[in-house]
Amino acid sequence: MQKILYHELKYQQSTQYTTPFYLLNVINLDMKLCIIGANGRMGQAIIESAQQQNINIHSVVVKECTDYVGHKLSKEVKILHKVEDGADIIIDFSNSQASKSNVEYANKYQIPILIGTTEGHKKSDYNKFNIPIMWAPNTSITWNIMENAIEKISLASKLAIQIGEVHHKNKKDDPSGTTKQLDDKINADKVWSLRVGKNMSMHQFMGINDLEIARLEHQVLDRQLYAHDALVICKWLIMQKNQLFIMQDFINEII
Ligand SMILES: NC(=O)C1=CN([C@@H]2O[C@H](COP(=O)(O)OP(=O)(O)OC[C@H]3O[C@@H](n4cnc5c(N)ncnc54)[C@H](O)[C@@H]3O)[C@@H](O)[C@H]2O)C=CC1
Ligand SMILES: O=C(O)C1=N[C@H](C(=O)O)C[C@H](O)C1
Repeated sequence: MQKILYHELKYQQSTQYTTPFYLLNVINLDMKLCIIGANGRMGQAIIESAQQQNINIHSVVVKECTDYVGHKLSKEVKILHKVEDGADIIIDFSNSQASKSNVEYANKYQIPILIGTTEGHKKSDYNKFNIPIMWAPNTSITWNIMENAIEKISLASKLAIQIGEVHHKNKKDDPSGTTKQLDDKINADKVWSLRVGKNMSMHQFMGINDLEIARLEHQVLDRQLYAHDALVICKWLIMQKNQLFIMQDFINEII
């Protein structure tokens, strides 16, 4: 497959490139990725997914050490660069407090950033920056399409609404960022959450009235799903203008 340098595609002044979803999935951009929170569960999943997709891991930031140059992160990945020395995009799965300063940093060096962290921050915290930013409390493309449908269902029909989620016991926030975002949009009558096991990740919607029951559920079987889709979104984000994006912007353009 021919390699396309993303600089050839990048948003320039008045042109916005629209890239069909299938192309984003297979396109081989020369994208130099920085991963913040690389030692964490999601960070490790991103590394694995980037390797599978032949994406160049340019740099990483971990809590203990912001300059990881020269270290071996895993058997296969040796980090050779500092973030500011040429990263094309940053993906942040550390924590929300760190995200706030990470975005300042990304803005300083004019590097687009995907914020995947949840709790303790809100989208409007990132209004003032001049880089492409993706606010994505849930990077699953499937879930975001379902969220869109749930919003429409909740508006169209008079339903008593319950939303819930089940996640692994190590998850720090409760309810999940996805659930909070959804509740802000549809104002559910009941919200519940459970913490079980090591890998659970499930979101559920139920709407009921006298005539119908609507149920939608999304179960993620492996974090590779969040990692894979986050990288697809990054391929899209580096071609966008300086703006704060939400997942629905991405969905609206590619589907
Ligand atoms: N957007 C999405 O689709 C998803 C979002 N998440 C969110 O991503 C975040 C991370 O989740 P996990 O990987 O499960 O947590 P984790 O606790 O396994 O990983 C977080 C990592 O960030 C590191 N870290 C903390 N402060 C840091 C800093 N200042 N600089 C660099 N690294 C720092 C920690 O040492 C840890 O290795 C959470 O907020 C979680 O809710 C998780 C899964 C999917
Ligand atoms: O911590 C997780 O695991 C997840 N966090 C995100 C959230 O809080 O919504 C996304 C997904 O639920 C997995």
